[in-house]
Amino acid sequence: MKQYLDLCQRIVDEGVWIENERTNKRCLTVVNADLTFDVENNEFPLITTRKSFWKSAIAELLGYLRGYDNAADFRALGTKTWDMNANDNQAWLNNPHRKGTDDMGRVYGVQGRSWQKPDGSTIDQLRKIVDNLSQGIDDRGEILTFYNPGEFDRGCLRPCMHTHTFSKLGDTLYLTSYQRSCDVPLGLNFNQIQVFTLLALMAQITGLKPGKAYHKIVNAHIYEDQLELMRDVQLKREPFPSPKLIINPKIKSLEDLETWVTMDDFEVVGYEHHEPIKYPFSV
Ligand SMILES: Nc1nc(=O)c2c([nH]1)NC[C@@H]1CN(c3ccc(C(=O)N[C@@H](CCC(=O)O)C(=O)O)cc3)CN21
Ligand SMILES: O=c1ccn([C@H]2C[C@H](O)[C@@H](COP(=O)(O)O)O2)c(=O)[nH]1
Repeated sequence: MKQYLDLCQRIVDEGVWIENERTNKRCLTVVNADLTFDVENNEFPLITTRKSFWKSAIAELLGYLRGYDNAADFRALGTKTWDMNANDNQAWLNNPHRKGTDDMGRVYGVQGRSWQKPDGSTIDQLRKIVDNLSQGIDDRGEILTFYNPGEFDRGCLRPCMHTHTFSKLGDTLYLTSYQRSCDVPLGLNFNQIQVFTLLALMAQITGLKPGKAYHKIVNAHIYEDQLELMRDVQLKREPFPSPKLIINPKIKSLEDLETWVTMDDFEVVGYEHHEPIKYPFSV
């Protein structure tokens, strides 16, 4: 939690105002932030200085792992986070590749599970990583990347957290996740949950022990309409200790994640938090 608050404070103290053309808003911005999460000791990085809707964040992650391309599928899992980008973004609504209501196009998990090759066949990046790690193999290229510049015009948003690299040292699994752009009040609250949970889940289904998860952020920003709430409300609050994340131990394979897993298979214990804060969302 301290890492998160330090980053927020750093943006408030040292951030530079940058005009963002896509959203037509200014963002107070810093470059380069490194966060580390202790998955081995289950220090779940849940924000405590406001109520965090953590199930929504895990639902989003599960949707990516399943390769979803539709906001309705995300809603069925328990999160509305893609509704606005799929249905309220004029540039995407005008895009001839959009297949109708709720379509997100070839974003995130679509690239992760069915990266299109020039010959028409597809690559399942996640399947390869799970198979390798389960057999004790780390080929130093256990990389899940959603970043496909050749298909940006076929998706509603370029991926923000775009690449996850897994590393195996002995029987311990590590994760390094890269994020190009980070809405610190809203997005990071979710993204750090996702980095932590991704390592915990991948270790569980490959039979490895989770170690540390490293989260590397490039452009970290606070939108102009979020600043007051962050500076004068959230940053004035004292954090509580980290809660623990409990994952159903019956989840043992990628097929389990693809088929029967729901948000009921995740539980958080010891979550003490302050009142919710409703931050404005920029489409
Ligand atoms: N501007 C922007 N910020 C983001 O963080 C973001 C995007 N766009 N577009 C794509 C995804 C969607 N994400 C989202 C979208 C909405 C919330 C949100 O509204 N969170 C609220 C309530 C969540 C709930 O009730 O489930 C929050 O208080 O955290 C968070 C992340 C993260 N990403
Ligand atoms: O997982 C996510 C997804 C999105 N965001 C934020 C970061 C930016 O504020 C916007 C995306 O806008 P771009 O113009 O494409 O950078 O969404 C996030 O923090 N986390």
